[in-house]
Amino acid sequence: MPIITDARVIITCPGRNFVTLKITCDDGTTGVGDATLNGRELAVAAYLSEHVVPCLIGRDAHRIEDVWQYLYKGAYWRRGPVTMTAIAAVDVALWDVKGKLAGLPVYQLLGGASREACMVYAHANGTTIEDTINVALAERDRGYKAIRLQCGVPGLASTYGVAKPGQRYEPADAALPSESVWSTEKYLRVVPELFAAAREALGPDVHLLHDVHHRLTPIEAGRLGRDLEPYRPFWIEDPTPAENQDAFRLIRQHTTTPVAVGEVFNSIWDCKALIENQLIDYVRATIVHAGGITHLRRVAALADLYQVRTGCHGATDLSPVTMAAALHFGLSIPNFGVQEHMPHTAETDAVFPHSYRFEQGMMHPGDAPGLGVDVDEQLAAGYEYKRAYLPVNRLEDGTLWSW
Ligand SMILES: O=C(O)[C@@H](O)[C@@H](O)[C@H](O)[C@H](O)CO
Ligand SMILES: [Mg+2]
Repeated sequence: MPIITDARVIITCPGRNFVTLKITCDDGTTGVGDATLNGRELAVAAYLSEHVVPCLIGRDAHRIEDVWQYLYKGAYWRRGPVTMTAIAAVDVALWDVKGKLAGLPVYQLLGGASREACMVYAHANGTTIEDTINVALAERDRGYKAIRLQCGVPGLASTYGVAKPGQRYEPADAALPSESVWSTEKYLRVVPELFAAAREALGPDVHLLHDVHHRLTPIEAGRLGRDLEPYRPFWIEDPTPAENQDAFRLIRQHTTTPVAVGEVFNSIWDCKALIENQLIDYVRATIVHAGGITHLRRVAALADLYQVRTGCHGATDLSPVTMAAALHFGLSIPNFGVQEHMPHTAETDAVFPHSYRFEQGMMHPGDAPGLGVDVDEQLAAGYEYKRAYLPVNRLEDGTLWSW
């Protein structure tokens, strides 16, 4: 049996911060897991190096479920984004090791392929509706069948999801949280106009998505969902903060627009009521923040009972290790919906060489044994960690609001 002899936390910043756990076994087999929590990277790095790694040395790397239970129940303090991201990193690295030792890609260990490839969605954002539509047309021409639309709000200097002019979109943009002013009224006026223009320009077949990003109250979300119905959105995402899962009943009472939620979830308990009461249509919990492949399989299995599909988070602050793991996971489960795809920069791709590929709006993890991704430690060492925070929102009267 493969014994864990080393586990290293690798922090690198090729344009943005990533934290990676690399596990090595006594026969030299290695596995990698993403441990990146945007804006709180060092919290997870310390949790791993100070509290998890000492418990891993000497363990049987094949015993993935036992290690998961040991780290989850053994910590006593259960759940939370830091803990579950750390557990996820160990879990994914052990699935990588197991695949390499079996000579099989991880999706084959998860039951094999349930589809030829995974449909992915692109991001189209712009300061104006016109700019956003132009980007969406270009992404459609690249082959994407699904496109997320985010545009600026007239009267607001900046808003979630829209890059600064001429820059790549990277929300963690400052050594202290930058502050944006938010107006729900101004926002609710522009999104239906955006969707009307997008449906007109892109035609009936392209799936159109939108990320509300937790910024509406439940009734406002119901209003937005109803206003967008003529344009048939694929989903509205994070329509309202999801701590109160019951609040989603109010959205369901007012609209048939599909709802996606969960990128900030870190365990099945965050979405159990939403799924069992059919209050959502897609669950966005991810491998890196919700306890790894082992736990997300449980979320997907519960969701499948209620015809809820996956729509995993896949922003650039999730490393290529998570992208690879998400594609193995998405290829294998029966209720895959769609996978978010924000291509990383060439710098990041060089640090994380991988075998997943994009073709005509679909992605496949490749058939390399394990995850088919690694971290180039020499390259990684050349990019020093740089503290960066996500922004905060304030209403026009100064009230702190969801960003
Ligand atoms: O759906 C999405 O991709 C967003 O919600 C993310 O960009 C999110 O804002 C970042 O991942 C936060 O780090
Ligand atoms: Mg989102």
